[in-house]
Amino acid sequence: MPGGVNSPVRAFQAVGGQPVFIARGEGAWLYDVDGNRYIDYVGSWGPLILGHRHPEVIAALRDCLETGTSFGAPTALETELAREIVSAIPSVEMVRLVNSGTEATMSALRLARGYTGRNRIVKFEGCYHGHADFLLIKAGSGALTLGVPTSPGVPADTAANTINAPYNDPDTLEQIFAAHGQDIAAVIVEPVAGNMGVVPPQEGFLSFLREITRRYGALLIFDEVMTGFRVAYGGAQERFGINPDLTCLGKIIGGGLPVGAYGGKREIMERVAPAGPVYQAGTLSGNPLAVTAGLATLRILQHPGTYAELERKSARLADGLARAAADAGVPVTLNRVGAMLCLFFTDHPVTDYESACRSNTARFAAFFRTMLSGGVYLAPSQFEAVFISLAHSGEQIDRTVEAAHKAFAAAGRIE
Ligand SMILES: N[C@H](C=O)CCC(=O)O
Repeated sequence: MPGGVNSPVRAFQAVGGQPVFIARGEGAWLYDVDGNRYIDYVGSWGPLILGHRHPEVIAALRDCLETGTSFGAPTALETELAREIVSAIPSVEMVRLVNSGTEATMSALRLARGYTGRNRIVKFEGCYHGHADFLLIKAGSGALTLGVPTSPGVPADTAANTINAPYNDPDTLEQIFAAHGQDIAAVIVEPVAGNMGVVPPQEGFLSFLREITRRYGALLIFDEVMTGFRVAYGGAQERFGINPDLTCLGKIIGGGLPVGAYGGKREIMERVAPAGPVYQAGTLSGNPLAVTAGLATLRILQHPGTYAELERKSARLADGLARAAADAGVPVTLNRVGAMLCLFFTDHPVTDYESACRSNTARFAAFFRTMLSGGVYLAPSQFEAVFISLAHSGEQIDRTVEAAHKAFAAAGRIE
């Protein structure tokens, strides 16, 4: 396997050393093949908002397994998940299930182009929307971590239709629309950028996106693969009160199994085949096991008080980390939205790709390694989020903060 991994972010290239090989997970604990255990803040890169092996998810999966693994034909289960998504996500009236976040964004953009008859799209520097050719340009996540934000293999004429804009910068976007507005099919955005670390939208940024796309007849697409059912049950669009035209989902709606979805206004979604001419398909789409794990997860998230609890746990962790950094005299900027947060090793505010890239990555690497040896498993990259789950206990959070005291001291020894 290239680099020994099946997705680049799993390699420890940016932090040094070899990846940990995982044997199993339980709640917020991860166990490696050597018998070490870690408090897990990766949560399989976001889906495991309930922690590992939640008993209700496992029981539902066991029952489902008895019925078969895949049918390639409609099932009641996928209809149930579709209904759940439509009732939860404010702007979604119809939805199509796919197998990953990449498929969701790729398909939503094809639909936007098919619907508007325009070719160009706008994305934001440092946002990551999966690995489709036309989205791997100035991208975040592993591409940014490994120093290939614009990947070789993306044809120049494909890249020419993607316009990159700085995140949180309405003026530049206004100029882009003034120059190319009639050719722009869609603006795609992570409403909370979670792939260049965590970068929240500044006051008014999302409403500006809503307004300018309407003004020019382009579609607004929220990539809520990470934020959907995480920063609120109805995602960032519920939290910030902005309705996009199309929404992409993944991660939590599959409860740890491979899934994705895109949805939005009925008038637009009815252009998707076979209702309309925009083609998109998938042998395993709506897979019963993935849908079952997703539904079981969403049912638990619906319990009253869930998001308040996530907020409390996340605030406890964020406050503890900020205190530990201050005690060690290490300047950090901590960004948090709900149950996702990020530490940048800089004393400047981080509001976009440029400012995220000013974080001291050598300090992060020292911090990461000390946390790992202290029993805390973080994403091995400065540019990924820390995900808090309902399974994290107060005691585990306090232990994490204790480990962070040592880790900040180690980071502080690096220039
Ligand atoms: N940040 C990425 C997706 O959200 C991490 C997952 C991956 O690339 O494997």
